[in-house]
Amino acid sequence: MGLQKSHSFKPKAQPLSKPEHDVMVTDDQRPLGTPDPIADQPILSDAGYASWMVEHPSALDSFDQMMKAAKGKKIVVFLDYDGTLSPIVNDPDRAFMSDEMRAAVREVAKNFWTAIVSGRSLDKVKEFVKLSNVYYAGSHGMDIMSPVSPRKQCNGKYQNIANVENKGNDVLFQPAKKFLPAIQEILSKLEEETGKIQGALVEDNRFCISVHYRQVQEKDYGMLEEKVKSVLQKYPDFCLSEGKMVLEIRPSIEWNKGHALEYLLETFGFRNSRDVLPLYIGDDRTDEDAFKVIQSRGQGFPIIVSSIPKETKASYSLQDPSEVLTFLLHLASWKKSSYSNRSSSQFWGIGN
Ligand SMILES: O=P(O)(O)OC[C@H]1O[C@H](O[C@H]2O[C@H](CO)[C@@H](O)[C@H](O)[C@H]2O)[C@H](O)[C@@H](O)[C@@H]1O
Repeated sequence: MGLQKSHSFKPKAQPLSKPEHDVMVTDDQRPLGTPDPIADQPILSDAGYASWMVEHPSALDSFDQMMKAAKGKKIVVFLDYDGTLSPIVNDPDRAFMSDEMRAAVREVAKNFWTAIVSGRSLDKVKEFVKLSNVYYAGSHGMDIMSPVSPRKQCNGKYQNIANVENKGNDVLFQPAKKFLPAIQEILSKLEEETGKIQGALVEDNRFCISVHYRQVQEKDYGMLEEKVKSVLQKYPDFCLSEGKMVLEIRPSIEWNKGHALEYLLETFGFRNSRDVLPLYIGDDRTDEDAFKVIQSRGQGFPIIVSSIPKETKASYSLQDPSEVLTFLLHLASWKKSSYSNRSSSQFWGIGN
């Protein structure tokens, strides 16, 4: 499926600086403003794409094989939002999810533990997704809402009471709470500093901040980056990273989408379970942290959404949100059919 489509390798948008080399580099090697293999830019030729697809086969083509491996195990579903459940659009406030996608996620969540893990603020991602049967982790995992109490940990790892709060029936886990005043300060400085750059947009993601340059003229990219860096100079406890045409500012704490995945697995009661298969679908650099966790667990399905080759820890790929939709529909109906097979085999006395 993925291999049969033709690919033009045209960049969807200009990166902060133009690529100089047609090579893959890792995140760790890449300073800000140099070619970005995780952002939306092409890095390899058609032949390179074909070999990348061998390494990261289509999750649609591999579906049967994946479900075979999942037999007798519990799949837990983690979904990124932008670029995964909704297409990338110019205006971040209009990155809506289709009703079809919402229905598919709802169906999946009826059958599997399901969490949405996003760089957006918790409130914003909830507003977009509008589902009550899923868990949410906003601010790249730094703002987690669970409708039930997190499980008690003997080692107290996630039970730092300062970070856990009850809000009605929901439990919030917010490991970066102490940074909120500084984040508000940085936010207003960034708005002030970048206000005159046409197209620049500062987005308040509660525990992190996004400075968008998708609609900034290329000649102004450098200036924008300088301004952001100069604001951050006064805040050594914060770091800067790059996503899809966006600069992201967040507290330098050891907490990312990978930690959020582990936290949620624990909340669901699966911390060290060998029977659980986390399935994570995401398209951006911050999703790589979750892919790494799945790789290190040695079990699960890390799936990258990309129509171009990228350096990634994912094992499978889907080209775009429309393929994500198809995959989720397959997953929901696979579960239903496995239920009905089980109940009919139980009825006929041939199952276990
Ligand atoms: O973790 P995610 O849910 O994928 O969030 C990552 C960032 O997504 C959003 O920005 C991206 O999508 C926008 C809408 O399509 C697009 O305009 C922008 O260029 C992309 O970078 C969101 O606005 C950011 O705050 C998130 O950090």
